[in-house]
Amino acid sequence: MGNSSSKITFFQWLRPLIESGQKTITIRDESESHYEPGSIVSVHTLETDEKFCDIEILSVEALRFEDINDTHARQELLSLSELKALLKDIYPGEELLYVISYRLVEEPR
Ligand SMILES: CC(=O)Nc1ccn([C@H]2C[C@H](O)[C@@H](CO)O2)c(=O)n1
Repeated sequence: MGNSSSKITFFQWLRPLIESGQKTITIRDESESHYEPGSIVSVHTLETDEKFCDIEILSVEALRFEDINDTHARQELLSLSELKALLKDIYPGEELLYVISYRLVEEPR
């Protein structure tokens, strides 16, 4: 717990929303359900592998695709239809996903 040995990637276009602390969840498949609550994870862009911040994992919970709702969409800063379309595109046919809640770790000034 609490180490920074793990890493997560996000699409480059999401970077401003994550490093400003506005986006507070991500929904992933089982291959990314291993993050431990309390751990600090290094955040990189998927496209260039550039590190741009750290996050603290708050929780990882199973979520059926059919149970994705407006609260998830709000936390993702997307509309519900945009979020569902995006997830269908990334994880076609996947019924069971995982919602990873996190908070931005602020850099000391
Ligand atoms: C490899 C991979 O799947 N990478 C992903 C998956 C998801 N995201 C973002 C897109 C949405 O905002 C949420 C919901 O999954 O997470 C991502 O940036 N990279």
